[in-house]
Amino acid sequence: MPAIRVDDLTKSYGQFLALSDLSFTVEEGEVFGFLGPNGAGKSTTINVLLDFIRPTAGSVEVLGLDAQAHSRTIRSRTGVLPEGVETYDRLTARKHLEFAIDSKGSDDDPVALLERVGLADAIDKKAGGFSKGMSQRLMLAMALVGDPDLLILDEPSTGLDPNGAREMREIVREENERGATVFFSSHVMEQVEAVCDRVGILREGEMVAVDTVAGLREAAGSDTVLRVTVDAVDDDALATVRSLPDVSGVSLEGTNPATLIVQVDGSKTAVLGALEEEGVEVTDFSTREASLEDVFHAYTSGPNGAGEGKSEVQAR
Ligand SMILES: Nc1ncnc2c1ncn2[C@@H]1O[C@H](COP(=O)(O)OP(=O)(O)OP(=O)(O)O)[C@@H](O)[C@H]1O
Repeated sequence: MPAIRVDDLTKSYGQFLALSDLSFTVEEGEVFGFLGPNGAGKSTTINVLLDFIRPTAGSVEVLGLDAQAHSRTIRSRTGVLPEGVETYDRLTARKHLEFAIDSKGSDDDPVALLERVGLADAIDKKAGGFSKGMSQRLMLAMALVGDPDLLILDEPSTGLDPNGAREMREIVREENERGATVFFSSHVMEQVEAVCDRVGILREGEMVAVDTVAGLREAAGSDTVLRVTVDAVDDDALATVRSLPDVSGVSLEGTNPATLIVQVDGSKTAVLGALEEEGVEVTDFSTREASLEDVFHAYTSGPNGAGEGKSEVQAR
């Protein structure tokens, strides 16, 4: 039984289509990275999973239960770190934990939970004085209450410094080893690649790729990122480069001087040649191997999801 099954999920806010026929599954025991740029529809999806908003069409099952009919049971077995930290300024960290422990009917020790997230020293301090990172740690501790079967973490690294982000990933690993399924949403590839078994990439409400991190890495492996500085560039020249058979992504970085970032698997000289034929003067260029971040970028920028088709899109 999958931990999450989303089938043809569509969500409109008035005229605006936030999710369009979205389908994917997260297997039990998996750490699944849900990646997409701002506004792609990640929080909307999470809100449907938890029945905070209702879908326009489609069906969603969480822990084998219909998300709408059994939201109470699902929430009792799920730990959630929501996007945007909402702590109660006047309550101490201990009170926050006690509240979560009470709601879940668990017998967790607040001290032990705060120790896990590195916040034990602040246990009797009011959350109103917490930094963003401290609040995020507190919310994570609350999500861990009751050893949930499913952890849903929406942008969990927000406000954390690199050490905090590493500790958070360590907790994700521990929870997964305990047997929890983890659904980890982020707009930063780097955050998910270290902990996720599989990654789904969301773009404008549609899943453009679902693959293992290794699969995505393989797609990145054969590519080179070509950085070309030019005197000036117009839409026609960009379209010409984009249409070259070996080019899987093109983006423009800055305008003075204009720099093209081209993801190419094959001839780099074809790119330079095409630009010159369009009357664009190349003033400088350099190359490097593509990273996972570049692959993510290729899937989520450009007119049609430039990377589409490069990595296996989940078959249904
Ligand atoms: N209540 C709402 N009413 C109207 N539009 C909404 C509402 N909630 C979200 N949207 C729109 O739906 C789209 C998806 O939003 P969502 O918050 O799900 O994206 P996201 O991937 O979580 O983005 P972010 O990384 O910025 O949190 C956005 O364009 C957003 O403006």
